Amino acid sequence: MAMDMEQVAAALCLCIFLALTLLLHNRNKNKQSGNNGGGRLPPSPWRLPVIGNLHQVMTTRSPLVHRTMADLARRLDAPLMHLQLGEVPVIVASSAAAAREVLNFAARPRSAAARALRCDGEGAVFLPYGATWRQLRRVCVVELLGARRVRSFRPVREEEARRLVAATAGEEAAVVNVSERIAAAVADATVRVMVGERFERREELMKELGETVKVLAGFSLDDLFPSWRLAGVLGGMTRPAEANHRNTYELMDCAFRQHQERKASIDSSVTKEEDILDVLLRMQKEGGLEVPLTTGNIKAIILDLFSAGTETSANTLQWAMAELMRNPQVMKKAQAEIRSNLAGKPSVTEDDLPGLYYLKLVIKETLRLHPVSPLLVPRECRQTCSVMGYDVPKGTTALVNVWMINRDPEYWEDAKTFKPERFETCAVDFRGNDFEFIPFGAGRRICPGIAFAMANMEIVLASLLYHFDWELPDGVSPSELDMTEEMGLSVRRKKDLYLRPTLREPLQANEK
Ligand code: HEM
Repeated sequence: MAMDMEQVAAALCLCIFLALTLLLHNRNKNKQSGNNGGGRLPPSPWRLPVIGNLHQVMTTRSPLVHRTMADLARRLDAPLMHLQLGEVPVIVASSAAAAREVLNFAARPRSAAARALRCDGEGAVFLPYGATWRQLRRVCVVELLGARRVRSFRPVREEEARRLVAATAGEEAAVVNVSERIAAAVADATVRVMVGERFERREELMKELGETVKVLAGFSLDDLFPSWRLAGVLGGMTRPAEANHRNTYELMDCAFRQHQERKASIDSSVTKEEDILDVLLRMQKEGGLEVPLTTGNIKAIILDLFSAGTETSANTLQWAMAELMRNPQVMKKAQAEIRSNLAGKPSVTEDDLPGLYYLKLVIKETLRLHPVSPLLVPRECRQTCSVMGYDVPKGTTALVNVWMINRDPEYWEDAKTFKPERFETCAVDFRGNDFEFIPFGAGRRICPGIAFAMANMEIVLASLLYHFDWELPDGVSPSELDMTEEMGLSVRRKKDLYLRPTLREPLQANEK
């Protein structure tokens, strides 16, 4: 979760006068370990009246909130820390033990932007805990993203990976924007499995989803100061969210029309795998659900799966390629495995993937060093409760600093080094049972798209490494490669990755 620096600057200006006036008055309340009227809160850095800890979390020095929160937690030596961000109480878990407890919360806080974006019906990510969430979650886990459904999308993934290779081979000897190519391949594969075949307005959809990311990424002023109407006017996200809602839903209408026209033109005696829209429309028609599935729900689910699935997978792949360029011996080992397993085959297919053991470790190690959701997706405490022996008031937002846990020397030897081999001898996995490694979260709201994401990422990475050798352009040495992060809805590379490919294993003509 990122914080929008412009809004925060506005908030700080607005609050500073009031904060200083109240500072002396409230000084006694701002002790290292706060209290909530009787209960014992987790340790907290000192805070200012009104803005609380905003000035420490959202510094212009580092807009990367997971890093500033990690610094604060380290300074306090607090695996569970309490922060006051404007009017919002927040706890941050920075150890595996604290994460285990915090991830028992199944509710999510709902930002003003999320409410505006999903005013026509709930989707899959931001909906509050309750019967609708339980049902939509079941639909996602069982019907849309389960192993059988993911397997059924195999031809799409293989075809899109081959298209990526063919397009890159066409630019051999040129410097290629690998970030852009990966993002397009993941987006194309995802669009096709969601609404069937290519969507003629994909570019527009991706642009609007980029806007969705902007309005959702971080606390806006109307979330930080919900009781101040002025805050919403100055820096609220509701208006941009409403505009984004109109545009994305118009695009969804168009995608639905295109989908229907295609269905009408297909010979109904030919059986074709269902895409995700087919499944949802069939379920809507069949009825029998505890909470009826509305067309608003269907659009919201598809948009949520896009937002949750494309940027995360594409960013992880970009980090993987960047780490492989920084660690040539790892690249060599991964390529040797793929090339010896495939032994001259014309392209990578999913039958090859189970044998690519080291490639899977490369992806795992990328998820450890570069978790693209470094604070997971916020949870909310619905009832006052006890966490690690502290009292956590109802309505507190809970974050888990996975980025910090994934680099904690208590759990990881040589924690900052990219070393896929570490997983050869340790059974730690990312499926939500080992709390020192939870890039997909854990508990009742763990990411339901793990199988979908892994299938997409493995074939793309294997294809890039099988067909090409890669070089950094302009004499950049591996250690000089810029790895600066930038915060969106997920953490991405600040600078696109440009590389020079050399074709080693050409696609055969009929494979293009
Ligand atoms: C590398 C790829 C991905 C990463 C790192 C990732 C990570 C996450 C994380 C950290 C959460 C929050 C979990 C929690 O609160 O404990 C989440 C939730 C979610 N993810 Fe993913 N994700 C990825 C890919 C996908 C894909 C491909 C899809 C679907 C196509 C997807 C769909 C969802 C949904 C629907 C939720 C919300 C679940 C809920 O609130 O009940 N994700 N993801």
